[in-house]
Amino acid sequence: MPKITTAVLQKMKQQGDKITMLTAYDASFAKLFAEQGVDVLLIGDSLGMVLQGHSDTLPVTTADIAYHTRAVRAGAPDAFVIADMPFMSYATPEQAMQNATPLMQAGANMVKLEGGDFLLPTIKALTERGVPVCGHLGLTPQSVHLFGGFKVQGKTAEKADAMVRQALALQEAGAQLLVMECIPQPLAERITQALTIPVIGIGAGNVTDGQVLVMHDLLGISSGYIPKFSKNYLAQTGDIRSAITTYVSEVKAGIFPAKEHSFQ
Ligand SMILES: Nc1nc(=O)c2c([nH]1)NC[C@@H]1CN(c3ccc(C(=O)N[C@@H](CCC(=O)O)C(=O)O)cc3)CN21
Ligand SMILES: CC(C)C(=O)C(=O)O
Ligand SMILES: [Mg+2]
Repeated sequence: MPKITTAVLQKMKQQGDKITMLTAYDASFAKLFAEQGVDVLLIGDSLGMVLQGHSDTLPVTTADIAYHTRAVRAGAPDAFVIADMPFMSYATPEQAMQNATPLMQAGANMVKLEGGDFLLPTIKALTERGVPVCGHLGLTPQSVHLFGGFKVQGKTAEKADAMVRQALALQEAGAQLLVMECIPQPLAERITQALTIPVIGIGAGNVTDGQVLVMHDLLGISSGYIPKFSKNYLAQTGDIRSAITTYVSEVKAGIFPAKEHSFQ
């Protein structure tokens, strides 16, 4: 397998080769995921929920993400690694530059930021300084208190149009990848077709250029509520390595996510 870079991800979109992404928080899983062919590893701030046990992602710090990024990088030296920037660590371009530094130094290849228009100067500032950026629109979990829960976004025609416009603006500002979370599949299709950069979906249907899942959902070990868009691959395979290769092959073939994992 060739080493993944932003250029390779771009080429995968052009060739219609689906991108597989999975969260990873430690060296052992990172190594296993990379060995089983997962294209991109994400140190998600979901670690606040699945590792730390909080009910949302807000308590996570930049130091937490840096710690887990170092572990993932140690386990998977050649993987393409994205680190989430935590809640309020990128409220201004200056804060974003300051807090992206330890994440890149911990081994990240790219940082991911949640939000739309307010991020445009921040994305420009980061990319001009050599920090690749992944955007994140739709259900942005750091805004859970604004949304009043983890709810599907972009359900009205006005909200959908605004999201398409924001996705284009993030790309124009320099974002090289975009995660779309919990949106109706037709909107995900519109955005994927409108953008030249790869779009990675979670709860957005099988129409995006790739998929991401939280590893604990794929292994069926998430505590409490398991989102509709996730699939327990360990239950169907009985072995962690097979669970990962099945996830990878189902994403590559467009089998996952199926209708029951998507919002219409
Ligand atoms: N284990 C885990 N999996 C995730 O995907 C995840 C996390 N944790 N933590 C950070 C965020 C939070 N996420 C979530 C959490 C819950 C829903 C959820 O309950 N969704 C409802 C949709 C409700 C509606 O119809 O509006 C669902 O039925 O899936 C969605 C995303 C996604 N991320
Ligand atoms: C669910 C993914 C996209 C994420 O942002 C995370 O794991 O924190
Ligand atoms: Mg996140």
